[in-house]
Amino acid sequence: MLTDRQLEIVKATVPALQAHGAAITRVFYTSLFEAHPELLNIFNPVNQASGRQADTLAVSILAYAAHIDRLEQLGGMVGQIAHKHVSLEVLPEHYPIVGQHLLSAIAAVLGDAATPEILEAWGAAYGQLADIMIGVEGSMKRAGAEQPGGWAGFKPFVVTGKTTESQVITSFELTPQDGQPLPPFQPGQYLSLQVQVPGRPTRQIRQYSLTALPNGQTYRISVKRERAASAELPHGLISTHLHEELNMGDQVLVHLPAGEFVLQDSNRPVVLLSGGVGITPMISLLDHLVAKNPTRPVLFVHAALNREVHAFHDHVNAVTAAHSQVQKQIYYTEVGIHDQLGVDYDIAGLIRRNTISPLLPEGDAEYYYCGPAGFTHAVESLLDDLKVPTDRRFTETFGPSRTFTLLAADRAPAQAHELAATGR
Ligand SMILES: NC(=O)C1=CN([C@@H]2O[C@H](COP(=O)(O)OP(=O)(O)OC[C@H]3O[C@@H](n4cnc5c(N)ncnc54)[C@H](O)[C@@H]3O)[C@@H](O)[C@H]2O)C=CC1
Repeated sequence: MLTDRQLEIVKATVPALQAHGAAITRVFYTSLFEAHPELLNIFNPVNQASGRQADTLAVSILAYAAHIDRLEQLGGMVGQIAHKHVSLEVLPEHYPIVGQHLLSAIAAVLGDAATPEILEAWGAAYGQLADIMIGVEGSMKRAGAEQPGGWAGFKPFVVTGKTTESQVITSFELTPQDGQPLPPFQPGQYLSLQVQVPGRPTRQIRQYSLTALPNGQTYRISVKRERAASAELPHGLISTHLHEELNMGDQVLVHLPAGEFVLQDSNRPVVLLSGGVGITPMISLLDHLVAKNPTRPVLFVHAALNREVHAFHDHVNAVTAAHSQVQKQIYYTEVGIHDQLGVDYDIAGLIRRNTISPLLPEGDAEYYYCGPAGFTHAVESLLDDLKVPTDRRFTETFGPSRTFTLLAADRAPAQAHELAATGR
């Protein structure tokens, strides 16, 4: 428990961390991985090299410090991080290691400004956050392992299907090697795979959206083959390995499904907006909606470069044709010479208010969106224009989230119960 003085100190140091937060976390990761190279396996090296992981930690720490006297408002952030941590097998014993390196990094970057009293206050604050996270993650792990068909950690699965969805996206059907029935999951969630690429020192863990509904026997994920941006940024190492080397009959290690990008329990109309590979979680959401809520209007909007990279084209057409509750609108930005307007796509160009507006369902629709950063920003300004309140917007970020700054009071009330329930 922090003293009042420590609470004051932590809040007062937010501006200093704001100024130096990214530098602190960069120093932190460097010293952490020097001392504990084994922890590299749970971090995507691309996110390390690009600084994205460091930025995410900095944003999370700042959000935490800013809310230190109103922790119930951090429920959304805690839930998102806990899902990621559980699926990455972050363990309670990792927290003191991280705490030690974080405090040393704060001391190193802030220099004399980091007095013993400040460091002690941050030590206490970090300890409190660690206790919250360990509590939430522990209950999630227990619930996962104890459910029928559940398991702890990673379990061997076999590839029983491999389907090309587009020039860049491939689906893998995975069946548990032990033949046990599989627990259900919520549409919109993802699976973690642990993969050993030959020649690399550690196994790597990656998350991929589930793209078929729960059936008790198999899971299906869909993976975009990422391209290397440069030799220093080994982007696409795992996805290329999966596309090229993971074949029928091969084994892969799989963690229980996780993730909080799931449908709200409501009957509101739904707008699903995806860009590129952001279509993957939308496929499960769409399939679930038509199977379970036949009266709920759904608008499916997808933006792709062109037909060659447009995954699930036929599937979405078939669902739209079979269910009058669904309307769709497809945007292509780099229309191919064989692409047909009205057949393959509806609009050439980027998603825009005047083109989407005529199709928007009446009433207080919920908006679910996922896509590359530019797409996400475009959708967010569209939703701002349409005055859609934040409690009807839901998004998924692949990789470390940059959205924690959005968490605050207006996004978190429902999830605050989660935090309260952990008895922090
Ligand atoms: N939520 C997330 O974190 C997601 C991240 N990504 C990342 O983004 C990268 C690119 O994904 P791809 O599937 O190759 O997408 P892409 O580059 O093929 O773009 C798909 C579509 O998104 C739209 N879009 C892109 N930039 C836009 C902008 N500035 N304004 C408005 N619309 C825009 C365009 O309509 C484009 O056709 C991936 O490598 C992936 O790592 C992709 C999807 C989801």
